[in-house]
Amino acid sequence: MAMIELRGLTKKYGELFAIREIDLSLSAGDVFGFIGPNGAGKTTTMRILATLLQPTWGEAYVGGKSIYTHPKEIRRAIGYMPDFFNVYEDMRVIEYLEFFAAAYRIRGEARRKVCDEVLELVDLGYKRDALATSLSRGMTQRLGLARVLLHDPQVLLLDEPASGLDPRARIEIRALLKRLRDMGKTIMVSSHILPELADVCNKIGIIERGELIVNANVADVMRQVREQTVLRLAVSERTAAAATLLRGMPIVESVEPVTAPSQHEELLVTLVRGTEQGPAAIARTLVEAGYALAMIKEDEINLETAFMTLTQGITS
Ligand SMILES: Nc1ncnc2c1ncn2[C@@H]1O[C@H](COP(=O)(O)OP(=O)(O)OP(=O)(O)O)[C@@H](O)[C@H]1O
Repeated sequence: MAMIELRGLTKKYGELFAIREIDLSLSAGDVFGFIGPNGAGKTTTMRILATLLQPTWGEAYVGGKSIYTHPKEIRRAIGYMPDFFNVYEDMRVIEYLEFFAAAYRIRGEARRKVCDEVLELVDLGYKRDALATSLSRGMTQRLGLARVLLHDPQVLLLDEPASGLDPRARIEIRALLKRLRDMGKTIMVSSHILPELADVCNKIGIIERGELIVNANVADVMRQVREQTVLRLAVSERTAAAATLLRGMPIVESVEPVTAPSQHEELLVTLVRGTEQGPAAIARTLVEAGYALAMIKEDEINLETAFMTLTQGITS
C-alpha cells in the first residue's frame, strides 16, 4: 500500500496554478526529495497533505486515507514541519516539547519519557533547560523536528528543514534525516537545491511552476547515466553561441548551461553513447571556430549532473 498517493492534485489561486495535476506514489520507507525553486508549489503540496489546505481538485491519500474523508486520522499519522515556525518566548526547550506532547494527549510519565527521547534523537539533550528562543537557527530546526516526532508519526512532511542553515547545521540535519530514514519513516522533504538531499533520498521529484517535471528513483537515474560521458567546459566568452555550435555536432547528445561556483557559466556536454575521442573532437571544434577554451574536463557523475543531463532543458 502507498503511504502517500497523489492523483491529479491541483490547487488554483484565481488563474494561477500553484500546483497542477500532480501524480505521486510513495511507499513505506521512501525518502522523497522534493526539489524546486521558490514558489514552485512544494509548500502547497505539503499543506494539502497535512490537511491544512483544500485542493481545487484531485486526490490525496496518506496511509490509504483520503484527505477529504479522514483528515483527523491523517493528522495523527503525519508529522508536518512547516518552513517557518516560531517558538514561544519564556519557554524552555523541554517545556516547549511538553506543551505539544500535551496537545497530542500524551500524559504523565509517558510524556516526560517521550520528550526526553526525541530530544536525544535530535541531539538537543544538553539544551533541555535552555530558553527555546536562545537556540541557534540550526538547533531551532532540530527542535522543530523533535516536536513533529512526539506522536511517533509514520509519515514526515518536512518543508525546507535545512534552509538558512550554515554548512555544519545542514550536515547535522542530513544526519538526522538518515536516522529517521533508518527508523523506517516515510519522508517527504523539500529543498531548492538538489545536492542537499542527494545522498539521503531514494526518490527525487523536481517541481517547477506547479508541475512535477521529474519523478524518478535515484538508483535508476544513476544507472542510466553511468555509461555516458559528460564533459564540463568553459569558454571565455560567447557561451550561448558555443552551446549552439556544440548542439549541432552529431556526437553531442545534449548541452546544458550550468552556473559554476565561480559564477562563470559552464556547459555540461553529454556525448552520444559509445563516442570515442569525444573530448578531443569537442575541443578542436571550439578552437577552430575561434573560441578560447578556458577549461574542459570529464565530469564525475554525481546526482546533480545526472539530473541535469536527464532533464535536458526541461528545467530552467
Ligand atoms: N494564499 C495564496 N494566495 C495566492 N497565491 C498563493 C497563495 N499561496 C501560495 N500562492 C502561490 O502559489 C505558488 C506556489 O507556492 P508555494 O508556497 O507552494 O511554493 P514553494 O515551492 O513552497 O516555494 P518556497 O520555496 O518559496 O516555499 C506561488 O506562485 C505562490 O505565490
